[in-house]
Amino acid sequence: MTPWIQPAADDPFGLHNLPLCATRDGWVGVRAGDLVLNLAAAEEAGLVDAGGAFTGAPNLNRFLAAGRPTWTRVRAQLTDLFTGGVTGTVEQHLHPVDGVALALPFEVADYVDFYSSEQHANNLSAIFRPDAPSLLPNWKSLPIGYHGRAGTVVVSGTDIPRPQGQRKAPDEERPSYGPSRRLDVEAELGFVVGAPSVPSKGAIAVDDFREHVFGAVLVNDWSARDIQAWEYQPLGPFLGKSFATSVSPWVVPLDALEPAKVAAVVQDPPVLPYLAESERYSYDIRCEIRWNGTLVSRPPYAGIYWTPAQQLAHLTANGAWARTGDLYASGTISGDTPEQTGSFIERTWNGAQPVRLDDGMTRSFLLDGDTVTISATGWCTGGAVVGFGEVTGTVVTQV
Ligand SMILES: O=C(O)/C=C/C(=O)CC(=O)CC(=O)O
Ligand SMILES: [Ca+2]
Ligand SMILES: [Mg+2]
Repeated sequence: MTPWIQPAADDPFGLHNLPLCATRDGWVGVRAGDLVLNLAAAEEAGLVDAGGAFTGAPNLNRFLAAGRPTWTRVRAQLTDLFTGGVTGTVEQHLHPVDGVALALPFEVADYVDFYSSEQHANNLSAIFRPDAPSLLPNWKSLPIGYHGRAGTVVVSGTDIPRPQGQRKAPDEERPSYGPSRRLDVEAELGFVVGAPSVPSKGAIAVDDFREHVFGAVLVNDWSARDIQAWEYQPLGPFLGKSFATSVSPWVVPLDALEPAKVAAVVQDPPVLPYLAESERYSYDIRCEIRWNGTLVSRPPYAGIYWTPAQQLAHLTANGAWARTGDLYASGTISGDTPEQTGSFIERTWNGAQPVRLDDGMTRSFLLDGDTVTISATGWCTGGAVVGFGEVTGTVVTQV
C-alpha cells in the first residue's frame, strides 16, 4: 500500500514529529508534512481512538489530561494511519496547513516562567545590577522562577499592544505613567503539563517529568524593561511581563524530541536529592530570532542549566499540585555570544550596541509596527530535524 502521506526525510514536520494544534474552527488536529488531520473527525470516523478526548474538543486539554498511556497509544495509531495506505475516509479529514486558522492549542491553567540560562542570568545581572555579584547565591541551588499571568498567554500571530506603565529612568527624579519605551522579547521554550498531580501527594518526582509533561511550545515572554526595572524589587516581575506572552500553535510531543536529547551541563555544586535526576539530559533545540525579517540571533537551548524535569520537580516541591494546561517556560535562552542571546536588551547591551536590520534601520528596543518571529528546530541524532514552527507577533500602538 502507498502511504497516503510521504513527507521528505528532511521535513521538520515529518511523521517523526506529529505536533498537535487547535483551530479557530473548533477542532483539534495533528500535522503531518504540509497537511493537518482533523482529529475530532478522525475519532468520530473510528480512525483514531483517544477515548473521546478529540471528539468535540475545542482544544487539547482533554487529550493532555488523558496521560502518558493514551499519548503513547494515539501516537502509534497515528503513525499506523499515516503509513498504512490511502483511504478516502482519511483524505476527507485532511487540510492544507496554510488554510487552517490556528488557535491557542490549550487553555492555560497556571503559567510559570523560570530563569535557567546561566548566560542570560549573568547578562541581565551585569545590565540591571552592575555592582552586585553576577549570580545571586541561590541561583545554583534552585531554579529561580515566578508565577506569571495565564490569562494573557496568546497564540502566535496575535498583535501585541505596547504596554503602558509606571517607569522611572535612573536620571529621572519622579516616575511617570505612559507607554513603555523599552519593549523587548524573550525567546523561551515552554513545557505543557498534561497529566495533573494528586493534590494530597504534592511534589512531582524529578524522574516523573515524562509522566506529566506532554510536550513543548515556543514562547515569547514580551518584557517592558523600563516598567520591570522600576517595579521588580523586592517581589520580582509583575506588570512588566504580564501584558502578553505569545506561544507557538504547535505542541511538539516529548516523544518527538527523544532523539534530540543531549547531555545537560554538569551542575556544580551538586543539587539537593529532590532535584537529582537519574538520567540528566537537555534537548538540542536551536532557535532563531528575526526582527522585521532580519535574523539577529540564534539562541541554543541545549546548554540550559536547569532542565524541565528539575523545573517541574521544583515548582511542585512545596506541595503545590500541577494541573492540566499548566505552562512553564525555560527562561530566556542565551548562549555565549551576543549573536546567541534570547533578548534584545542583551543583544544590544541595553541599547548601547544597536543592531542593523536588512532595511538599513537600526534598533535597540521595539518600535510600534515591528514584528518579531522566533522559530526553532530540534536536531536529532541521525540527522532528522523536529520543527516547532514559529511564534510571531507585531507591536501595535495601544489605543
Ligand atoms: O535578572 C533580572 O532582574 C531579570 C530577569 C528577566 O527579566 C528574565 C526573566 O523573565 C526570566 C527569564 O526569562 O529568564
Ligand atoms: Ca522570561
Ligand atoms: Mg509574559
